[in-house]
Amino acid sequence: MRPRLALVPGEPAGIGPELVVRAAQHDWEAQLVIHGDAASLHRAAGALRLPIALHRSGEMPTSSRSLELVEIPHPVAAAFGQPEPANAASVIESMTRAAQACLDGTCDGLVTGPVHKAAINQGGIAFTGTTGLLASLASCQVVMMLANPGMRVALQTVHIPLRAVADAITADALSSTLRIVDTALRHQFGIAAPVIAVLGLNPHAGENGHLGREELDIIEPALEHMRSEGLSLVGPLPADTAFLPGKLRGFDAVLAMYHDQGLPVLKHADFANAVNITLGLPYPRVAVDHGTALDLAGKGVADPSSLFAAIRTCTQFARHRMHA
Ligand SMILES: NC(=O)C1=CN([C@@H]2O[C@H](COP(=O)(O)OP(=O)(O)OC[C@H]3O[C@@H](n4cnc5c(N)ncnc54)[C@H](O)[C@@H]3O)[C@@H](O)[C@H]2O)C=CC1
Ligand SMILES: NCC(=O)COP(=O)(O)O
Repeated sequence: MRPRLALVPGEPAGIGPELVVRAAQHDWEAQLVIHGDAASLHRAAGALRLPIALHRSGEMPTSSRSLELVEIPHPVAAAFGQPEPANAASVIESMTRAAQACLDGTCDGLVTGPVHKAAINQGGIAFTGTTGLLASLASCQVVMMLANPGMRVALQTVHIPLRAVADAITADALSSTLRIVDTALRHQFGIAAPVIAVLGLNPHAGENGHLGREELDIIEPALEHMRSEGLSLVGPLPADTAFLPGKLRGFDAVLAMYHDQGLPVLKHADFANAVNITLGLPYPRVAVDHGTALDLAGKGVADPSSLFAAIRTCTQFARHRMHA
């Protein structure tokens, strides 16, 4: 049986709707169930001069490529490149309804397009990212991991100010993250004995305490504790050399201490084919690695590779879970 994946286009003024239109031109090994606004999809299809056929859940499809739609209309038709804060609530509702479909088993996995965090906050909804929203809807702890064909990078802290990062790195937080990453590598990715590299926080991983003490006081003791639980951990490693190709080959994942310690490396290496995976949820969620690209919206030049990789990766995870 083909898994049913809830697919959310995301911010209507960005490239999300047109990437969904591009996805609609292909056959997939999953059934895509769009949770979003029909008008933005038709408008994106018009801009790209591509067809899109949609049918509401329960209706008969009119063509073999017609996609099922759970309609969540946006109140304002935002111009390409100009997010409307008035659409914040419907953007969040589309994510929430899709997540609920995965929680109640109507869908087997979730694929999301990019959302504009500032527009959502301007719309009066405090929001630091979809990952946090999904964690709170599922009442569980999660970890953000980005992956491309060459590397997997998990994040210890995500969307917080750099000033707050050091205080957020605690032994408990590290242990929880490492358990989630190790479990996901084993059960979601099928790696029997995963090796996780853990980066230090400070330059040169603290240089024996002379450039910062977080490695000695917090990270090393936490790694020792997790090794005693059976995890295979390397580190804390100096971040500047941990991604050298010869080193990276020995790791199944790298845990970075903060967003911009790990993601620039991964996005530089292969932006097009990277995806954002939420580990720890009771269902698979895979998102594009890029943002709303407001500068490209409606022009037909945005690269759909990350969305396609997200659909393929989520299909794989959903299949694996259905068989398990
Ligand atoms: N998955 C998500 O929901 C994500 C959302 N964002 C949000 O997106 C908004 C804009 O973020 P930015 O930092 O500007 O990052 P961005 O990824 O939207 O854009 C960065 C650069 O990459 C280009 N780009 C992005 N996607 C592309 C694609 N598919 N094909 C070709 N070029 C592409 C853009 O044109 C721009 O030059 C922010 O609100 C941010 O929070 C950012 C990353 C992920
Ligand atoms: N940098 C990743 C990003 O912004 C996407 O976050 P989320 O909305 O998937 O939590």
